[in-house]
Amino acid sequence: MTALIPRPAMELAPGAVHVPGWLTPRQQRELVAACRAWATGPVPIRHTRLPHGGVMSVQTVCIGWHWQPYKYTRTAGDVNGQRVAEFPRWMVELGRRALLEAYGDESTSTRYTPDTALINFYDGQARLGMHQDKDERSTAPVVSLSIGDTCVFRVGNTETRTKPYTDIELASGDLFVFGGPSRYIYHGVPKVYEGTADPVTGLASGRLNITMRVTGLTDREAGR
Ligand SMILES: O=C(O)CCC(=O)C(=O)O
Ligand SMILES: [Fe+2]
Repeated sequence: MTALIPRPAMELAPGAVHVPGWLTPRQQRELVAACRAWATGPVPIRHTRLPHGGVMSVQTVCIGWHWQPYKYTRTAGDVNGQRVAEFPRWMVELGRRALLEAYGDESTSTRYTPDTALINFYDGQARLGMHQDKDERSTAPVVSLSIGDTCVFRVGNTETRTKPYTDIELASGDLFVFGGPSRYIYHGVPKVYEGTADPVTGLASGRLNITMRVTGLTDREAGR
């Protein structure tokens, strides 16, 4: 888990910051344990079905709000109809510390209050195509945490899902934040390097990614 070659924190574009090795091994283990519990219910982890019949290769479970293409609801109508697990206070605090680390701005980070997280699990074959995170009504940053196998993370531009883009590697413990002018960048995961995870995280294989977001929704507006 300790990088032999140090990887410095890097701003890839204004507001898009990669902080390698941000999570401690202990935090990674705790996140794996929490995600493993959420994966079992109240809404079990599943391959999300797309409106035109496709199925995502990534498996996803949500907390706080349930995402299904292309909206957020409290209950998982496309899975088992149950209300998703609460977004825990400790994860709000983790999101704030992540934002402070990435941007160094105390007042932005103390106001940051994520209310949903998409928890993605990738086996060695799973991929995520280029997309924007744009189903949130808020423009607040997205905080992304990676655990387990290293992947290629494609950081694109805000205009098209094609070039120009930059491929970076996200390894276990890495933080990536995209906000400000980079909030609506296209991004994706074209490859997972199977078997690169250190089992000390509790994840024997595969890659776990957690993206915290601010939906900007209230129960009343969402109609439930
Ligand atoms: O797995 C990742 O690093 C990115 C996940 C992502 O882009 C998403 O869930 O919207
Ligand atoms: Fe995304």
